[in-house]
Amino acid sequence: MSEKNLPQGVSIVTENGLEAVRIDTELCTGLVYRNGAHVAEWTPKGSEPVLWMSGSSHFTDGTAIRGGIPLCFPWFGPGRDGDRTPAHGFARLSPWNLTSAELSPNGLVRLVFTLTGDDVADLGGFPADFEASYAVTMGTAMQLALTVRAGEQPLEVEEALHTYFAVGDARQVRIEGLDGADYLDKVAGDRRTQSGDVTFTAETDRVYFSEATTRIVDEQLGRTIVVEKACSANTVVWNPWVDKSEAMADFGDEEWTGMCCVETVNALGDATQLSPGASHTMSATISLT
Ligand SMILES: O=P(O)(O)OC[C@H]1O[C@@H](O)[C@H](O)[C@@H](O)[C@@H]1O
Repeated sequence: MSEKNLPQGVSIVTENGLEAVRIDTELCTGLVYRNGAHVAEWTPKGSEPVLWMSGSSHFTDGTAIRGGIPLCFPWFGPGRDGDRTPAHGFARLSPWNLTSAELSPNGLVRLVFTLTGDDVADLGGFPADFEASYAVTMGTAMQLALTVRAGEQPLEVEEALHTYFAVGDARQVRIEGLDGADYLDKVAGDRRTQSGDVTFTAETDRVYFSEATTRIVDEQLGRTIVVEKACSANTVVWNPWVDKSEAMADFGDEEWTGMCCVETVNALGDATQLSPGASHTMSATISLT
């Protein structure tokens, strides 16, 4: 898209050496990198940033950005069978195309990014004739909608809006909405059932089998982040804690206290099955109360 077609409040910028779309309206500020269609910032006016970004992130085309919202597709982590690379799929490493940018009369900015097989350097065996489109709508709330359409072959798709939230202290927040949900505990390597709210007391890496709305209650920052989902069968909750943070090159050793991931996901046995020509949309709406 050329600069002259952009609505007021939307501009193409270079940020950390990468091409990005900056949003600055009466309702919010935001930033989306073209690499991975990666939402790195969404801050409603008068609020603290909702998304967390690592001070140690890499910013290189074709490399994952640490923080914000990596878009994981067409597999999650190493995939259902545990043997796929790159981790979390090629979408977060690929150059998405900005195909539409609109400002609505009520002040919402809606950006649409698209990705096809032609944009991907290494498909890792995934069929090339898919089409993915990602609509990011920012105002006082943010809506994210990932649509995938199959070409001539059936597709199996895992997908995640791998959202890193900024919190006052991960050890003090609680996540409501998952009480009673079954989950895969990837740290312990077994299946469990959630009892009460989720809190962080150690490395946490869980795939919840739940479509429910979650609420991150953060008394230190005096706010609650609400994540409402549609067509997402899983919520992944992740905090790397001490040792894993130290082991990651693009994650500061002490940064884990200021973040937690609550991710909108379809993965493992809940991977989306698409017949030829069919499409599917998974979405999340994030707001503050
Ligand atoms: O380091 P990456 O590839 O961005 O992944 C970060 C984490 O992402 C989470 O979603 C996974 O459940 C974790 O297992 C993983 O460690």
